[in-house]
Amino acid sequence: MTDPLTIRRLYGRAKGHKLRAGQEELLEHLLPKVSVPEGPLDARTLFGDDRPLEFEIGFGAGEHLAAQAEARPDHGFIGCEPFLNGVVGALAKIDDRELGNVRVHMGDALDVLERLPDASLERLYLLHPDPWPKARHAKRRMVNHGPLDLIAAKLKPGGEFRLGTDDPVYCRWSMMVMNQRRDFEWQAKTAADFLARPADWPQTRYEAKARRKGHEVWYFRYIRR
Ligand SMILES: C[S@@+](CC[C@H](N)C(=O)[O-])C[C@H]1O[C@@H](n2cnc3c(N)ncnc32)[C@H](O)[C@@H]1O
Repeated sequence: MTDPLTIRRLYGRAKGHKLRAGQEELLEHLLPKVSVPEGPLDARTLFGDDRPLEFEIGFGAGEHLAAQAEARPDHGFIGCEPFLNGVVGALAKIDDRELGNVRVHMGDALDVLERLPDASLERLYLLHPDPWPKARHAKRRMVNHGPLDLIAAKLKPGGEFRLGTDDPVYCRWSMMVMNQRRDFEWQAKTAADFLARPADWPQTRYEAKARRKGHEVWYFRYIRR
């Protein structure tokens, strides 16, 4: 893990609010306890047993991560988010709800994903990824064959990849890219299947903001073949 001071320098001051004392405390005392360790990872190194694993890329302030972890205490959750204020938001939820089944990485999700064994994840969540709306930045989108190859390798056969977006360009792009893949099967049989949020898909902060603006939101569920 990049140390908190470096992270603060990189992300905290540039993009976030100044931290309150309680937040500094969470960063200093809780983060080291729940941080994803260095080196190769599996359920045992992360949680001490062979529990099923779920993974969230870019958890924002952790609303979805915490709600899923609370709903399935016997599963292990790994959440990755580079922004300090988001990490502090997730830590506050982990602390309030006494969640013992969450591990956090303050940095790039792909660095953690690479260190997991192949076919080790039950689910992977990518909710409202940064849209990179300009065509010349399309290569930076998380929905691209490079990251998707890694996601496909780490999901178990029968595991689920969930993608949510309110961005029409990202929605079309994702449909196009995912349609080129033989290793994922889209679960939507009708338009209604991806226009309504499934009951076990807690709303993220970003989604709530999109809804307030009157945006449509699309919910994609793919099963790893
Ligand atoms: C638009 S926000 C959505 C946040 C949250 N998922 C939500 O729906 O409220 C996208 C998030 O992805 C994070 N992100 C971007 N690239 C990432 C990466 N490589 N690894 C982990 N998080 C990443 C950003 O820091 C940002 O917080």
